[in-house]
Amino acid sequence: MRNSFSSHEPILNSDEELQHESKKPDYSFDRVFLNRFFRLLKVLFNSKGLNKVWSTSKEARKNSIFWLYMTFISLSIIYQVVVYFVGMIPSSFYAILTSKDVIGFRNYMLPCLFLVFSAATCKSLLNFMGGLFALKARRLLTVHLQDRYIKPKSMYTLVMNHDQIDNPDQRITQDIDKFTETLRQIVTNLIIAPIMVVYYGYKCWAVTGFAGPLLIFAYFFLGSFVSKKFIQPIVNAVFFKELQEGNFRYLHVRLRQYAESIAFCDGEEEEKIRATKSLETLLTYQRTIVNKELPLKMVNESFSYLGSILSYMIIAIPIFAGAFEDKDASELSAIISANSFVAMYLIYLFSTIIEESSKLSNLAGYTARIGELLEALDQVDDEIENIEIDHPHNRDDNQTDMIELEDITLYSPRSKLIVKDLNMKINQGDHVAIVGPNGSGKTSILRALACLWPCSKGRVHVPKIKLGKDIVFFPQLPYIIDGSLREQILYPNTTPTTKISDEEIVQLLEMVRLSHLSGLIESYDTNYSQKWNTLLSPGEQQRLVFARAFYWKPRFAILDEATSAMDKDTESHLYKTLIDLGTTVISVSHHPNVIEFHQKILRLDGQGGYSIEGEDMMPTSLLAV
Ligand SMILES: Nc1ncnc2c1ncn2[C@@H]1O[C@H](COP(=O)(O)OP(=O)(O)OP(=O)(O)O)[C@@H](O)[C@H]1O
Repeated sequence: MRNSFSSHEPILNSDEELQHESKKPDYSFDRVFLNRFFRLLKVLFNSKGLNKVWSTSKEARKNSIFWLYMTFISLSIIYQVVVYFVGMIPSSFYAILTSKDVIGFRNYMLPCLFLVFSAATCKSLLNFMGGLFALKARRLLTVHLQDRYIKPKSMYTLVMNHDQIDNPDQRITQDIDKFTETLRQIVTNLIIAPIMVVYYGYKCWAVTGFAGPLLIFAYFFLGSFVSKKFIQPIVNAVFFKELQEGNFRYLHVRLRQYAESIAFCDGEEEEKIRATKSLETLLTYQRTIVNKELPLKMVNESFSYLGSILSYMIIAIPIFAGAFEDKDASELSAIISANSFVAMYLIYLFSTIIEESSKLSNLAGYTARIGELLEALDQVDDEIENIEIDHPHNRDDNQTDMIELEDITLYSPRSKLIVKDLNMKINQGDHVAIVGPNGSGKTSILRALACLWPCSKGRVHVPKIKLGKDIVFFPQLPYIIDGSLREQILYPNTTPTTKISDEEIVQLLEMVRLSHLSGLIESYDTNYSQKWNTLLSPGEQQRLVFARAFYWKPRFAILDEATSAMDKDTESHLYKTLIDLGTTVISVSHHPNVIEFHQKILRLDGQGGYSIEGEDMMPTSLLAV
């Protein structure tokens, strides 16, 4: 069987990486970024298609970030007002001190302390609200992507057929987190700054006329233009760095997963070389980002420092033009202090916007990764919908007791012919073995039965599946969930109310010859998470999956070499028990011991041809085993 590892990019060394680079798509700060970004914002502000984003209903407050965002923005505005008054404190002190006004000084202390305390409180609250904002944004985006990814057939189709989407898991678990964190850092500045720019621009104009704001605007546009040139290449590097992060992490997950196999093969040295190579590739991208951020930082810092000189140039205009001729020295110093604060703050706001650009490059990189996954999921939805229209699987209640393959022709996704014009009826009690050489397409026939692969011709009639209980699939590698023994047996438990008593568990463990498991675990409800792999051998894991089937008593069981790791005696015992429970089995196997439980044999030749043996034999349920 093929596994999902194929969807991951090969690990390249740095030279190969650079050659590879020219073929990669280009990610930058462009229209595609804006479209993807607005799509993500739509999820945040209107995640469940609410009629009005500003709705105050409980549901709207839960599924939209609108009100949290409004509170955040209101607080930011209050903070800016407080900052303005705090900024005016020095100029008031100049006036009081130069006029030696003791009473005025004493009276001014209290409002001064109040302002400072208010500024500190607002800033801390803003930080807190920012944390809440990032948290909620992460939840909304992750839930949205998970809902679209973890649903019937989507995950399988994306992982198997969309090789261009590397590490979807990393995009959901990490890239969203980084996206929301970066968004939180820039959101206040980018939203508040334009409002403040208008206000401080007006204030500046009142003192200096048009010259002041004009100079500052020209300075801002020059700064933005220059820094945009430096952002562009960073967006791309961020995207590919994240890709390599995913590959590196995946390599380590595999090391943990296959620790025993690697130890048996003495493969540690080889694995170390591969891990180091992957790390080197990742660090090459990280280094590229660090390198490219240097000139960007230099531009931004230069614009920040130049800003303070510019603020004095601006206030110099009315002074040299003789606008304050009638003022004495103390009045003039207060005016200079107040107005240079206004000009400086205006420049600071613009510099902040320019500085945020380095974060914008990260944001654009994460946006590309999340947006690309969403687009691939759109494509997957279309593919699934088209498959259902073009190649419908009949799941009608009239066909209750029969699976039928009606004149089907099946190809693999890489267009390899699996079987041509296959006709076969599987009635209740017709146990069918599918045999053939490796790669002949035995598992692929099961994929067609599970509706994972469409047939290019013909129809598959499958009895309507009720809560995953009428047909049970047993893969060769048993799927052991991250949960307790009770949950293992109930899986896939589509109704949370389904219960299983301790007595039933004991009975099922006896049936699958795993009674000793009760002594190994603390309780049937203890979550052993990843430890199941060390608690149970592969053969025991396969037996545990049979316990599920014995609990659900399905009408059909489809087994893909599901007893390959079991001893012969247990294998026979489990097959006999399953058949005695009234389940019809369809098995892929190479073992004569298994094949003898089946009435019909579907033999594939690997070239698209097939034969069916034993069509007229007695149902095997009647054979004594
Ligand atoms: N996801 C996939 N994408 C493209 N081709 C695939 C995919 N999965 C399987 N194939 C191809 O389909 C063919 C049949 O594969 P399948 O797994 O059905 O063989 P099999 O008879 O079950 O093999 P084995 O006995 O080794 O388990 C193989 O040539 C394989 O390369």
